[in-house]
Amino acid sequence: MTTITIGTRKSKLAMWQTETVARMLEAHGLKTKITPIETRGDKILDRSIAKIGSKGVFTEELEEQLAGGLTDIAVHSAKDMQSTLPPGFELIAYTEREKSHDVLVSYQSDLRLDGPRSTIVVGTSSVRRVALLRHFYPQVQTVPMRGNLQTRLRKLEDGACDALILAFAGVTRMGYDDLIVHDFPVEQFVPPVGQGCIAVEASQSLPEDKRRLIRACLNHHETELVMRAERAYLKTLEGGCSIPAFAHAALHGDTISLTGGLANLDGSWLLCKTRSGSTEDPEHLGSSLGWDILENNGREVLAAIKAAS
Ligand SMILES: NCc1[nH]cc(CCC(=O)O)c1CC(=O)O
Repeated sequence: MTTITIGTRKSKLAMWQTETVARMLEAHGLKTKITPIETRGDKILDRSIAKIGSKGVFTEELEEQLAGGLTDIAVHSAKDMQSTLPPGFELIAYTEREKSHDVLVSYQSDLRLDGPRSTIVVGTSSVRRVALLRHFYPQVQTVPMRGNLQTRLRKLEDGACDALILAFAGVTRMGYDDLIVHDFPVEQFVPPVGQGCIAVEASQSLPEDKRRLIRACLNHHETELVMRAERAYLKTLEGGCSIPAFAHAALHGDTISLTGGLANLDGSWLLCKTRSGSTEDPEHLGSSLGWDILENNGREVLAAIKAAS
């Protein structure tokens, strides 16, 4: 019987996602073996990801395992993946996407972003979430907050802030739906590329028959189309999670609608556009939106962000 060996980060969310993938493979009669490891992104918790300053902080160690043949696949949150993978690696499957919006989570069930209290303090270390909050909710204050979901919720409980902004996908997978006090609409508070989606990475040296088998068990075609459009957008901006870029694609028949844009760090400038394109060429749709944003001040804004960090 064929065994698929799977690399993953150790966090509870990463393990939940990896076990979901393992169950799907097993449902098709395959055996699985999971080897969890800690990545640099998990170990360094006192700095924002943007400040750790290297690409692939959550993925490098998993890629070493793939390259060495220790694992067949690595399971990731698609949003943690760089827009351009290191040479020799590829994303071979995406599982069906969970809802991709951000939520506000708090132990104060009556907390409102636009409520009577003049200032509430929101914990997040995401440059995108900070910029969007500054832009749409200027009265809200933010404090840096890193660590896995459980760590952040403990800090919230200890009173480090009034609320956290998190991906709905992670919140629901970890069973914290009861703490959600606000759902941010994707049309306005646009999620980052890939949010809510599990991506499966492999080395290009993985034998073709195994690759095909894994894809047949795991890949969700519609999710793959929207992910290709979103990731092409991010690639055109040459971006990762250290820039306040965002994009969300949805499928309508054989048309993909892609909403995406960019903000500066303090949210005083924000550009967001929507374009549609054929499912025949999701990359073209993503890159044409990217060029549109770059040519409308995006290039200057990106240069200023890089100079500041
Ligand atoms: N940055 C960490 C991370 N990577 C993926 C998720 C959530 C799950 C997903 O987006 O698929 C989270 C937590 C969060 O941002 O709230």
